[in-house]
Amino acid sequence: SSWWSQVAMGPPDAILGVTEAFKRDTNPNKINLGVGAYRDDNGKPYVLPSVRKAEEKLRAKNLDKEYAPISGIAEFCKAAIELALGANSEIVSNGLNATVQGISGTGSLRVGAAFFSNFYPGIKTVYLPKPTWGNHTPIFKHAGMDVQSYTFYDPKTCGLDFKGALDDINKIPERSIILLHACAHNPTGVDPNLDQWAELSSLIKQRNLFPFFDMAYQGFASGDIDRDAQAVRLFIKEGHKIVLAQSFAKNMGLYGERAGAFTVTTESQEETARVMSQLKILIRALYSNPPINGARIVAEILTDPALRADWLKEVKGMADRIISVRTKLRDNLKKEGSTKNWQHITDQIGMFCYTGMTPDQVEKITKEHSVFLTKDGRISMAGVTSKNVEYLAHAMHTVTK
Ligand SMILES: Cc1ncc(COP(=O)(O)O)c(CN[C@](O)(C(=O)O)[C@@H](O)C(=O)O)c1O
Repeated sequence: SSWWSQVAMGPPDAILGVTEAFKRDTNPNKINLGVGAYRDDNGKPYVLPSVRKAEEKLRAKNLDKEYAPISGIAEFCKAAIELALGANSEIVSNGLNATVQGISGTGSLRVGAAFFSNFYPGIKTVYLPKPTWGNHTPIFKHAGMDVQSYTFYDPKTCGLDFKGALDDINKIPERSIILLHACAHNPTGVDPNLDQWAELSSLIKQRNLFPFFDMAYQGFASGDIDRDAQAVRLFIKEGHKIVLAQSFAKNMGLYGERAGAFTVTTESQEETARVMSQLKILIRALYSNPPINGARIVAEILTDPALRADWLKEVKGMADRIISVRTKLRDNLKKEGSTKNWQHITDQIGMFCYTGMTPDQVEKITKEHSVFLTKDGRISMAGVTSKNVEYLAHAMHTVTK
């Protein structure tokens, strides 16, 4: 018999599998609200004009195709961490950051997980918000970390269960790791406000926990890159050592280019050098060195003042469209005669809306209305347009009334 006869058929990915099912559906009104990828108001993928301009500039440079350094393109790494921490960050100016290029957000999280698995002196358990992005658990488990969870979301209000979060965090064993979504929490769209972040910062310090930030949506959540980075910058200001995974998939629309970064903040330049050396050894064995194209585009945009200004407008434009379609969806649900409280649709922020639809309602809305979304009732607001919002509101009202 075959060597592989014992290989079982695995389930489709909970998120990316939705798109596969959507593609198979023949209903002309079908709507894909699965994967967190931005679409314009015509439902089409959006390549940012600043990205096209950066590509033209790069084309003219006729760059070679040599390997990037194991740690990635240095200009990209510097621009990425400066975007996160701010242009006048003391961490960056004092060289207290070990920043490597990662294969988008997922690869940056994975390199980070490998680093903790090999070097973290505390408890190698990562506490994830409940719920969290479906891929967080496998990423950390593949690296040999344990995962646990802490209360984050309140299904009664479709909002933050702040007291529940504090109570749970207060019980996390000291020197454990806590994963925090910097902005635009996936899948709930629920973010702590600045005061709540301040309370989380002091409790996490008091409990001696290590903050692992995942920032996959900087600029895409509120439309303001500084506002979306406020939690990360607050923790730095409060003296936490952090690690940070960044993605440019959404805020620059570079999904398939796989541009991301992983940063460890350090005590000294000497420690930065030691940490960098070990990150490079891990990366060398994982994929040797990262893809050059996406990182070059990001570096071009972030370091060219004109392109950077264009990009800031474009990312705000994406965020604004999402915010406006949230209001449209809520208004149309009211027009449909829904008596449910849909306040959370406009209270939540970022790519996703955690609708509160049950798995049965999700199954119904997909089967009977060809609206595709993940089983947890999460919808990617980017898939909602002024053309399909009425159809969606009708379908949501029909299955939830
Ligand atoms: C919180 C979070 N962190 C990291 C990533 C990694 O993204 P990338 O590797 O492409 O940079 C995502 C993407 N999550 C999705 O938008 C989503 O939840 O639909 C989707 O891209 C995915 O891969 O699942 C995310 O939502």
